[in-house]
Amino acid sequence: MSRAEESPIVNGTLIRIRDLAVRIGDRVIASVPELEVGPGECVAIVGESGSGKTTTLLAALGLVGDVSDLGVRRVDISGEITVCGVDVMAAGPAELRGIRGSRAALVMQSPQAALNPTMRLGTLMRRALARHGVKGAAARSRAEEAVKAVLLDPVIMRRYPHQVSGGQAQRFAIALALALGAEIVLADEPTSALDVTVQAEVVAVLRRLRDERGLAVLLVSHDLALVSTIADRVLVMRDGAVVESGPAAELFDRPCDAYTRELVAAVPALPSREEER
Ligand SMILES: Nc1ncnc2c1ncn2[C@@H]1O[C@H](COP(=O)(O)OP(=O)(O)OP(=O)(O)O)[C@@H](O)[C@H]1O
Repeated sequence: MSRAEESPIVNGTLIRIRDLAVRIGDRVIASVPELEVGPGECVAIVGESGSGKTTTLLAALGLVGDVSDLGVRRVDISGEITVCGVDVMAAGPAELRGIRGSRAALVMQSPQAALNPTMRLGTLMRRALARHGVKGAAARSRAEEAVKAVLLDPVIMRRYPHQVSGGQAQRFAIALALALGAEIVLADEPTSALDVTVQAEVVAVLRRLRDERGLAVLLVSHDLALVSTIADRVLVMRDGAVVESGPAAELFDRPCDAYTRELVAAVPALPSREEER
């Protein structure tokens, strides 16, 4: 059952998905009738392992079909996907590169693995900005501003990835997205490799950026307690399908679907959103 029809229609929607279906052979690995993320909104996709969360996130950035080049079984994708005004299903590689990383940034579970270990964070940041045409003093001030926005000391720019903690690396990945001008962050289990206190720090940074700068977040997580502290709306997936979706508070207070009820019941005490703030 879906409460999708209750979702607000947001002007300037950053991600709009309609009737997405990702198939491998006869098997539908992700089917999403409707998903919208507007400026300053956090939408979370939750569900058990293998339910299609990551596939949905990657599909939004046009990254799902890519695996067929690697000799993996052919992945078919259908539906409508618009990200930052770009029709992802029709866009060519150059147009997709224009939104990925800059306007819509992917933040993965383990940023340290994604950061070049031979470069200081400052060099990584400068190179990324240079690729987007930002150089010199403009690059330095953008980098410093972004690093401060995620509550990191700019001195971190002199360190190598192995010299920072997991939480700092994750916040640096978010800073990189901000410096490049991201309007939306697509975060796949961004805190699952971190310990609980550090998880809270990373989520607090995302929440602050959402509240203060209108940064939108599409968050994939299996951690309902965490999701309840940041998400405005939630989609619950199981076996590749959306079983329930709706405003977070409503979905946690009065889950309609039996599977959502099970998920909610499995979290001993969902922290109240006000308490967290
Ligand atoms: N390229 C692929 N080839 C074959 N199967 C795939 C491929 N991509 C995803 N799948 C399968 O599709 C299903 C959905 O995967 P997906 O990674 O989206 O799930 P998930 O909900 O993100 O899981 P997790 O929480 O474990 O990351 C899984 O059964 C996965 O094994």
